Amino acid sequence: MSENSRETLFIKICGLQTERDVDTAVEAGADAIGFVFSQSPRRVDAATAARLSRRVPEHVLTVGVFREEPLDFVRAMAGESGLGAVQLHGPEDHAYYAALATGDWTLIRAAAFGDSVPRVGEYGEDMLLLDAPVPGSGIAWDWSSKPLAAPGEKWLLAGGLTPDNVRVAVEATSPWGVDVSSGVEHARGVKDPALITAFVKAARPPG
Ligand SMILES: O=C(O)c1ccccc1NCC(=O)[C@H](O)[C@H](O)COP(=O)(O)O
Repeated sequence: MSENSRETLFIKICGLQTERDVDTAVEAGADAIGFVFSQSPRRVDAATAARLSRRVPEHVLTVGVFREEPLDFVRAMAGESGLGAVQLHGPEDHAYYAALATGDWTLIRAAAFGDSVPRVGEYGEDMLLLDAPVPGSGIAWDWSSKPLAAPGEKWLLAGGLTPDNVRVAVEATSPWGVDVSSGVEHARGVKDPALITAFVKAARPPG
């Protein structure tokens, strides 16, 4: 099995803000949870993310989500919150990525699908997240273009996923993992535990 191989789909639940939602995601079987540190109804501060991270078992990756933030802010939030990964959503350049590719955390590059097929590692990242043009909007995009990413690479499908469409999306695109935020909320920025559980079950049906 290659380093990127997994027997099961990797699942990230993003935009968590409460103990209840973190516990629900972990109990449901999420592999990663995300905390948003940039402008968003889901924004958290370092103290909140640190408090929530302490509840998370070691096998679950804690991810800080950033869009166009100063490098020092990203480093500070990652350090103070004890994050395992940093996910970048802006138009950051190679130098910005290089400054964060220190090995202290997993580096995730979010990109909207465009004319060319992105490759993991182009910017020194460890993982790619293929998302809608507006992150966290809950708007799905056209996954039917093929290929979305090179086979066998560590990439997450994101953007408008829900418990109702995630299985179809996974079967259509064969991603390494999936990421969701709006699709597990009953109001913008307000997570719904039942939807979190339903999403994980639908993405990775038991048995
Ligand atoms: O969630 C946000 O509001 C957000 C703000 C700024 C940068 C990124 C943001 N979210 C990124 C995510 O990881 C989302 O989970 C991903 O874009 C999918 O979102 P959704 O379509 O809502 O499931």
